[in-house]
Amino acid sequence: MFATQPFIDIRRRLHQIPEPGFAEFKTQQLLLDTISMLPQERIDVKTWRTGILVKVKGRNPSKRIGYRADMDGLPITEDTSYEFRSTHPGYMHACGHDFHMSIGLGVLTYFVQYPIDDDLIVIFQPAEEGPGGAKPMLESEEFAEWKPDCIFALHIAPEYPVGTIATRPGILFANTSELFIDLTGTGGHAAFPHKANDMVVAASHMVTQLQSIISRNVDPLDSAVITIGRIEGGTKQNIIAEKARLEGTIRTLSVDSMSKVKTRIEAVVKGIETGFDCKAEIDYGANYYQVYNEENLTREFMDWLQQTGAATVVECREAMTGEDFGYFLAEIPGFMFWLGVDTPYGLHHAKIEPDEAAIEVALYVLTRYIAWKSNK
Ligand SMILES: CC(=O)N[C@@H](CCC[C@H](N)C(=O)O)C(=O)O
Repeated sequence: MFATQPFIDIRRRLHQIPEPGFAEFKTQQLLLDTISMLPQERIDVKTWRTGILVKVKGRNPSKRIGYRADMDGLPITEDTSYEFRSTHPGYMHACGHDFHMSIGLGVLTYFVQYPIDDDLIVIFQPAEEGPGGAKPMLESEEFAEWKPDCIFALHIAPEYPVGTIATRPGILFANTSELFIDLTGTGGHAAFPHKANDMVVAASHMVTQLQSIISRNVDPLDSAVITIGRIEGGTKQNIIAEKARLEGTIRTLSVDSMSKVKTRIEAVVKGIETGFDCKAEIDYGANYYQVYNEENLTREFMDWLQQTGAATVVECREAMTGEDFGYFLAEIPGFMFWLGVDTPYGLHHAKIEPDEAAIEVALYVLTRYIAWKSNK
């Protein structure tokens, strides 16, 4: 009998300590403390920056099976009804990484108790929300030594009921690039606009022109998104702003569209520089490769779910979310799937309260599926 309540408890403890990417110090310590309470004969543990790699040794290994969980929180002020709310002001686990980690702990605990033939590598990866931990982790010696032969990950999905798993062979998540644009003009008195170059007006034009790239330059059958999530500019209501900054993200379903969108952004920014007689600088920040599920493995997993009835399986559409797990999938066969957590609030929302019953579903599915895969 494998109890899942301890992993709900750990999820709550993790929920209280959300941390930014590559600063997951308390999170790493809590995970290490929890892992240190397991019988140590069957496991090896390594740290990589704020991440952790755990090998659960198989009885007679012929391959390594990987599960990856991301670790970082988001700069959101939590507004849930939880008693176990975030104790880190302005930070919240609003993208389910507390779920992903506690499920990772559950999976490794299960296989310490019920060993399989193959080695299991559980990967706790920092900085998924940015600047991206997957790529440097993948390039590290620590990872190379235990590189899995196949790899899986899940992401909570607010829109699906508990008991439902959604995925698809092929592209699941988009290519992403962060986008930062700094504008510098000439400040001045609000009453004398002709003696200044107003960067609030320039930034406003920029936002609408950026949206026209999506509607006029990208093939409508090859989706793309530009979202400007933050604008900062000026200092006071009666002072013309000398500086403005736009912060956003670009999403495209094809690699080609990403470079096309960037070329068009550069042209729009040049036009704003000329039109508003200002200086503009673009920084693309962190870029993530698409999450592309290996077709055969994904189809096999979906068929297995259907045949065993371990969960209700839905073949979903691709989504414009990004995930640096795409870098793992570019090198290692595997897939990612959505885990239904049934909550009216979306990912990255201050009120999101995923249903914890989904932890039991994930543990049931992953432990049985990994054991089945190991026996194949
Ligand atoms: C699943 C999810 O919500 N992932 C994030 C990944 C962030 C990528 C990067 N920091 C960016 O903003 O482009 C997402 O926002 O999709």
